[in-house]
Amino acid sequence: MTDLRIAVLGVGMMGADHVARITERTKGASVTVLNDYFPDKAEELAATIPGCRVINDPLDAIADPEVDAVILATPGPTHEKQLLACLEAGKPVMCEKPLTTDVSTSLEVVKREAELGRRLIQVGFMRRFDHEYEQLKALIDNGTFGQPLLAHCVHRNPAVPPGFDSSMIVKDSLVHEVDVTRFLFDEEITSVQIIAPGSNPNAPEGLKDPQIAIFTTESGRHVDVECFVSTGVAYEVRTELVGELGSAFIGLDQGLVRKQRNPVQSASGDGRKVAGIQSSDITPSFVERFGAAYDVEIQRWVNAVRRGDNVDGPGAWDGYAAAAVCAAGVKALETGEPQTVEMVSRASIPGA
Ligand SMILES: NC(=O)C1=CN([C@@H]2O[C@H](COP(=O)(O)OP(=O)(O)OC[C@H]3O[C@@H](n4cnc5c(N)ncnc54)[C@H](O)[C@@H]3O)[C@@H](O)[C@H]2O)C=CC1
Ligand SMILES: O=C1[C@@H](O)[C@H](O)[C@@H](O)[C@H](O)[C@H]1O
Repeated sequence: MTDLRIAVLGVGMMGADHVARITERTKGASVTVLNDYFPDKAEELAATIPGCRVINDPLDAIADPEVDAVILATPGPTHEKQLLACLEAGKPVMCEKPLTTDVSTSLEVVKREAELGRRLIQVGFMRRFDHEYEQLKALIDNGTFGQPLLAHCVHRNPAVPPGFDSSMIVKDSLVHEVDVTRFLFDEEITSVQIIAPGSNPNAPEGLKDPQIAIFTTESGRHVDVECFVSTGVAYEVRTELVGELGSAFIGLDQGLVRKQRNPVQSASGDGRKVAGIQSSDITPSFVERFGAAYDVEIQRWVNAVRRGDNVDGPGAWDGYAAAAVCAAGVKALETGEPQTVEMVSRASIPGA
C-alpha cells in the first residue's frame, strides 16, 4: 500500500513538529505538501523533505488531487474555513485544538460533518494518547477506585507567546483539562467557575494569571484546575484522580519533586540536594512532555485514515463540547460567577 500523502498547513511550532514526526517516525505516511501564511517558511522546510512541494493557497493545498489527508496546525481563528474546505473536498483532517475559536462556528462544523454522513475530523487533544492518562482512564473504567468522585489538575507553562490574553488561558490552555475531564469521566461538563487570584507580578501586562477553574459535570463530579502560564519555571501538567476507594496521581515521576531553575543547595553549601527534595530537570514545553503522545496520536490517525475509518480519537463533537465549556469559562472569568454551559444535545444532530 502506498503512503498516505499528507498536506500540513501551518509550519510553526506544532506544524514543524508534526512534519518531523511524520518524516522521521510515522509509518505509512509522507508529507507531500506544505503551506504557510509565510511561503518562505514553508519553502525552507519543504526543501528538506524529498518529494515535498509548497502550495501557497491553503484551500488549494486542501483540494489538491495528490493530497489524501490534511493536518491543520494553523492558528485557531483559521480553522473553521479550512475545516469546511476539508469537508467539501471529502478529505480526512487532523485539526490541532481548538476545533474553532467559538461555539457557533464549532457547531456549524459538527453539523456539516454530520450532513456528509462520514466522520472526517479528528481534533488534536493529544492527552488522550498519553500513556499516563490512558492508565488513569483504565483505572476508572475497570472500577479500581469504585466511583470516581473528583479530580485536581495543575497546568503550568513557563511562558506564553506575545499577545496571549486572559481568555486564551481558557481557550488555549484550560481547554486540555476540559477534554481530559470529558475523557476520564465520559460525561459533559455542565458548569464552570473561574477565580482569578492576585496575578503573578512576572506575568505579561494585563494577563490574569494564574486562574483557578472549577468544573461540575452532569452527574455532579468536581474538577478543579490551576492554570498558570507564566511561571518562568517549567512545563508541568498533573492530574490527581480521587475515587471512593482511593486516588491516583499522574504527571510526577516519583515522590516529592520540586521544579525550579537550579537544584536546591544544602545548608552547608556543599552542592548536595536538600534531604527529601528531588530536583528534576525542567521540561521546557509540551513538545517534550507530550512528544510520545503526539507520536501515538498521529500514527493512529494515519492508520485509521488508511483503513478508511478516518478518525481514531476525539472528533468534531469533542471539539464543539470543549468550545462550549470554554465559552462559559470566558464568561465566568469576566463575571467571577459560575456559568452554565450552553450546548445542544448530541441526539439533536443525527450523525454527530
Ligand atoms: N496539542 C497541543 O499541545 C498544541 C496545539 N497547538 C495548536 O496548534 C496550532 C498552531 O499553534 P502553534 O504551532 O503554536 O502556532 P505558531 O504560531 O507557532 O504556528 C502557526 C503557523 O501557521 C501559519 N499561519 C498563520 N495563518 C495561516 C493561514 N491562514 N494558513 C496557513 N498558515 C498560517 C503561521 O505563519 C505559523 O507558521 C494552534 O491551533 C494551537 O492551538 C499549539 C501548541 C500545542
Ligand atoms: O496546546 C497547548 C498550547 O497551545 C497552550 O498554550 C499550552 O498551555 C498547552 O499546555 C499546550 O498543550
